[in-house]
Formats: sequence, structure tokens, C-alpha cells
Amino acid sequence: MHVVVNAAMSADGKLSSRRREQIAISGEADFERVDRLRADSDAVVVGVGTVLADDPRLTVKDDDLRAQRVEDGEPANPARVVVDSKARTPADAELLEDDAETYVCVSEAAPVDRRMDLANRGAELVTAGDDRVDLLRAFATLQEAGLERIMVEGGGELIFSLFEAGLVDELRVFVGPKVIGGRDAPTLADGEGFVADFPTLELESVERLDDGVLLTWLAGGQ
Ligand SMILES: NC(=O)c1ccc[n+]([C@@H]2O[C@H](COP(=O)([O-])OP(=O)(O)OC[C@H]3O[C@@H](n4cnc5c(N)ncnc54)[C@H](O)[C@@H]3O)[C@@H](O)[C@H]2O)c1
Ligand SMILES: Nc1nc(=O)c(N)c(NC[C@H](O)[C@H](O)[C@H](O)COP(=O)(O)O)[nH]1
Repeated sequence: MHVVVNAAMSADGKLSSRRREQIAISGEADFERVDRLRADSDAVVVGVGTVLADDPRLTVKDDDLRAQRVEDGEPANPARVVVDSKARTPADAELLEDDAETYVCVSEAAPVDRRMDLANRGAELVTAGDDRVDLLRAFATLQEAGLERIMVEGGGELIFSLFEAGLVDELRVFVGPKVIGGRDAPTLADGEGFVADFPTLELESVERLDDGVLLTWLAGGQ
């Protein structure tokens, strides 16, 4: 399994505003790059915070990229995965629409009726962890289901936990030309934060894109 975390952050490191409203940080070229990365993935993963804030569809937008996947014997869209301890994904969420397979990873603490609602909407449920989704176990189950090329689209809580679990192989960050500010606005890695044993990265490439810069880092540098 290869896990790429992809996100767009403002020049001051925020993923969205303090109201958790989605903000276009990427320009056209970066959104096209994200679409190509989705098309090259077996699954696109988000946390339930992102589902509740943005209601994303997580499909490949470009018709030619979808057609190419089908030609290659793959489903038109990658699978979608929500990390959702308490099964809070709304039954009318866009990513439960039937344009791709959807996995919802829940914990034992998720109410049974909520799990049933999601199963009735066609979601594949993966149960891992007591109170919170155990990411190592959930990702192992996804791998068993044949999902090898994983793209994570955020948000900051999930990204932190993936670094904590040692699951990140690559980090691609578009740094865009906006200042969002706000001590409570989501950043690239939120959660508890590290106080020691900080994950380290090795810079793979730097690319000017739109009016910002795309940084590609590999996990496990000096
Ligand atoms: N700019 C970008 O590239 C980008 C991408 C995605 C999201 N966002 C923004 O990020 C915000 C949402 O991010 P967020 O940090 O609030 O939520 P998130 O998407 O990271 O989801 C976090 C939630 O996932 C659940 N969860 C279950 N198990 C977990 C685990 N082991 N570790 C961590 N979380 C676990 C918890 O309910 C937790 O609250 C929104 O404002 C959205 O617009 C921006
Ligand atoms: N790459 C990127 N640049 C941005 O400027 C921005 N705001 C996001 N935000 C990511 C967030 O998760 C969105 O919800 C999904 O990118 C929406 O996905 P859809 O279009 O619904 O498929 N992502």
C-alpha cells in the first residue's frame, strides 16, 4: 500500500477558515493535478469532519481520465473512504451517491442504527477500534480489499493521526496565495500535536503552480 496525503493550504498554513468553510486555495492547474491524482488512485480518503464541512463527492471530474480508467479495467472512479468513528456521515452525503464504491470506517462506539442507515445507502462498513477508528487496522482491511494506491484529502485531524500511526508515505502540499489566519482554523496537521519524535520528511520536489508552489515530501527524512 502507498499512502499519499494531498492538501492545499494557505500561505499561513490553514486548510480552511475558522468557520470551517471551504475556500478555494488551489488555482485551476492545482485542481487539475488533484483530479489526475484521484484518477491514479484506488481510493480517496477523508475524515468525517471534511464530509460534514464540505460534503465532497470525491469523483474524478475529467471525462477522459474516467474513460482511461475504464479502458484500464478499473472502475470509472476510485473508491471513497470516510474515517468516521461514530458513523456521523449524513445519509444524504454526496459521497454515498452511486458513482463510486464507498467505505465508511467506524469504531465499535458507532450507534447501530446509524451503521444500518449507511449500509442501507450502499456503504461498505469497516469496523476497527473501540472509541475511535484504529487507522492501522482500518487501512489493513482496505488493503485486503485490493486498495493499494491511497490518496488522503484531509482534513487536519485525520492527517495528524495518519502521521502518528506512521501510515504516510508521501505528502503533497499546494501552498496557495491567500492568508486565512485564525488560531482555530484547521491546519495541515491538527490533533494533539507531537511533543517528541516528530515525523520527518525528505523534500522530493518543488514546483511553481498557479500563483503558489507544490511541495512533494517523502516520509522518513533526516
Ligand atoms: N484545503 C484542503 O486541502 C482541505 C482538504 C480537506 C479538508 N479541508 C478542510 O478541513 C476541515 C475539516 O477538517 P477536520 O480536521 O475538522 O476534520 P477531518 O476531515 O480530519 O475529520 C476528523 C474526524 O474524523 C474522525 N476520526 C475517526 N477516527 C479518527 C482518527 N483515528 N484520527 C482522526 N480523526 C478520526 C473524527 O470524528 C474526527 O473528528 C474543513 O474545514 C475542510 O474544508 C481542507
Ligand atoms: N486540493 C484542494 N484545494 C483547495 O483549494 C481546497 N479547498 C480543497 N479542499 C478539499 C476538500 O476535501 C474538498 O471537499 C474536495 O476537494 C471536494 O471534492 P469534490 O469537488 O466534491 O469532488 N482541496
